[in-house]
Amino acid sequence: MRAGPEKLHSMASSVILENLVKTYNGGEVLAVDDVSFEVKDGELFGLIGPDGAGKTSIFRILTTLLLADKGTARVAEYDVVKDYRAIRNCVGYMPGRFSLYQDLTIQENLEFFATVFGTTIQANYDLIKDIYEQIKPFGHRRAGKLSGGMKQKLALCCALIHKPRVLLLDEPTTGVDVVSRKEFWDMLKRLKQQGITILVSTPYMDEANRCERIALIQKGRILSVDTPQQIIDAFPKTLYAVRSADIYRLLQDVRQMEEVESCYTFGEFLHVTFRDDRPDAAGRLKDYVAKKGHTDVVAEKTAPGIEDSFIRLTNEHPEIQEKVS
Ligand SMILES: Nc1ncnc2c1ncn2[C@@H]1O[C@H](COP(=O)(O)OP(=O)(O)OP(=O)(O)O)[C@@H](O)[C@H]1O
Repeated sequence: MRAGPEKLHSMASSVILENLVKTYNGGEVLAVDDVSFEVKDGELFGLIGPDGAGKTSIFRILTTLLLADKGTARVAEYDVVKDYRAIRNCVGYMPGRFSLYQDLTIQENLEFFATVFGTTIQANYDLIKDIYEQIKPFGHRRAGKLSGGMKQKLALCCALIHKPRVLLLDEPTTGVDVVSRKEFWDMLKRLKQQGITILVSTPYMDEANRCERIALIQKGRILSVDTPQQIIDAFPKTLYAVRSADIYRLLQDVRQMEEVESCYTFGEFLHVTFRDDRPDAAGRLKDYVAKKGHTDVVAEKTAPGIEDSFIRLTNEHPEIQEKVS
């Protein structure tokens, strides 16, 4: 019989995934496709990808709620299969879909989660204080009657109530207003400063810069793991932003230009790269679209962002392309 959970020593990573595979429907749906990455102790790490990329499946494996088909994962030095009880005690989990008891008040929800973990609100008050004080004035309001931002703060308090070493937050900012999203990331920064390791997922590419390192995920595959800046710096081409009065026709026209390598809509602009980086590309692009009868044309160099890197990396993986089509 095992004496207790097996601790692995001298590791500098709080979360380790090795070649994880998860399928559904008897292997028909490949949700997590050979995923490996590590979250270092004390790191604020983002798992970034669109709906259906496999983020929730990964979180459910890490929180011991789902078994992987293949591969291994360790959280806070414990194996997710063998040591599931130990993991549940040292991990704080905020699932994507709202997990609070809607009919209980703020106070009751917190007390409930504290009791489940054999602790009290007072015992860990220092950790939740900053966040709790923002929702405390509404302490007697039922969770179901709170705004998205307040629900999110309460869910974070509940995930923190047992002083976890590792926080696993699955899309905590989805469907939350811009101000609350910003406040939430500020809270995560403060929790990181208190030594908590945080793995957070988001479909919002603009939140990548809030993380120290990120993994970009698409169709179950990891496209890249690095700091947001290094991922952006690895963008290999000069990027141009172009627009005209008729953006839809512009997209079709620019895509037909022979030298164009990639062209996709990006807000009110198209983002364009060329097969060869030539210094006169912006001028040539302007001339080309003017000849096609476009008016109010703007064409200029622009700095790539995480989303541009994401699109490029997706296009560079033919196996993902096949699955998309
Ligand atoms: N229980 C299930 N049965 C069948 N397919 C599933 C199941 N759960 C997830 N999937 C599929 O697995 C893939 C990955 O889903 P997953 O929920 O892990 O991704 P996600 O990135 O969290 O996206 P979302 O934000 O939409 O939940 C998707 O194609 C999804 O439809």
